[in-house]
Amino acid sequence: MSAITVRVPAKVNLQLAVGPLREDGYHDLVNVFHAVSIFDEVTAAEPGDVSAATPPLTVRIEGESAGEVPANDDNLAVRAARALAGRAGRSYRADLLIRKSIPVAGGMAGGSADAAAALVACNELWGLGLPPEDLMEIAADVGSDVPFALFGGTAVGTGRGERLSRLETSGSFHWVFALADGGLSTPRVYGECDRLREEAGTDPGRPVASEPLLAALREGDAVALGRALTNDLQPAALSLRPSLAHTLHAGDELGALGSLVSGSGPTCAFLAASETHAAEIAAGLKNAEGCRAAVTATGPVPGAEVVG
Ligand SMILES: C[C@@](CO)(OP(=O)(O)O)[C@H](O)COP(=O)(O)OP(=O)(O)OC[C@H]1O[C@@H](n2ccc(N)nc2=O)[C@H](O)[C@@H]1O
Ligand SMILES: Nc1ncnc2c1ncn2[C@@H]1O[C@H](COP(=O)(O)OP(=O)(O)O)[C@@H](O)[C@H]1O
Repeated sequence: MSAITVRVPAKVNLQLAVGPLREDGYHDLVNVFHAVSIFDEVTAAEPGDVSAATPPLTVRIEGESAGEVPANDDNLAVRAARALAGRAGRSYRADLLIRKSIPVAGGMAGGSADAAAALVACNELWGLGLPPEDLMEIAADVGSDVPFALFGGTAVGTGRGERLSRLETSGSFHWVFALADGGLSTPRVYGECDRLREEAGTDPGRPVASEPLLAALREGDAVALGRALTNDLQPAALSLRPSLAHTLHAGDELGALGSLVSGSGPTCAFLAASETHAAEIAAGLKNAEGCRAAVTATGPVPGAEVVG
């Protein structure tokens, strides 16, 4: 096989409970991940040019936001492929092509998704046959959110977010995502969260999973899920990007069952009662302050999978 294409979903965090800053610079989390139907595609191909001057791993990016993504060794897909080759103990070659639809630096883990897709694609292209457990381990070294992009569905992540347990859910949920102009840096948002807590003198304590949220997912109860959505990074994202408050308010006015900033933002997520309701909210959000575009999606969907 000379080229493998993998499709990989974006995520929204249904609960993001953030503990105190750890000594290693990370935070302990209870991170309820939910994979949604906005997909990137990563193709890993045997390189045409194998001269010594060509780097073993190359990357090209296509899509509206291609210019915002590094097309060099810093790309998370390249980093993941390099980590995989390192695990296999030799140098491998591949040309990676990323077709981006997931907003960049939008709190929807697009870079992590591409990393997960590159692991699956290169494992296949290079005939390594590594089992999912090994890919999960390599994924966690590349970034805290990468294992979930392999896993998909709905899952709770503890530790940095990399230790996953699958969650039971019923049916499908309808979402609207309000995309913003420009991104927010994840480390900066965590830093702002720490700063706001210090300023207010609050001790976050140990993060705990929300029982009402888990019950709503099990029962497929969208109304209860809408009420249970929480994100401890939201005050920090709003502090860095105050216009998001207008976006969230606009979604509430349009009758969303729940609204929150997705992860570190600035994308805002709105839960709708049905596909039609989602289309109505998306249409209404198009003129909201802080909203560049609104897209609908459903979740949960599977994690990274080979499509061609
Ligand atoms: C906030 C979340 C929510 O799912 O994602 P995004 O919304 O950005 O996509 C994640 O925690 C982001 O995960 P990911 O983007 O993989 O982070 P990493 O590369 O592992 O870490 C980047 C930086 O984020 C901070 N970080 C990350 C995870 C964590 N549990 N605590 C942290 O403090 C650290 O400053 C770290 O240096
Ligand atoms: N394949 C990639 N896709 C998107 N961003 C990438 C990729 N590789 C590296 N990056 C860098 O990672 C940063 C975070 O991107 P992304 O994962 O899209 O956001 P978030 O962490 O908010 O979910 C971007 O600013 C970009 O510079």
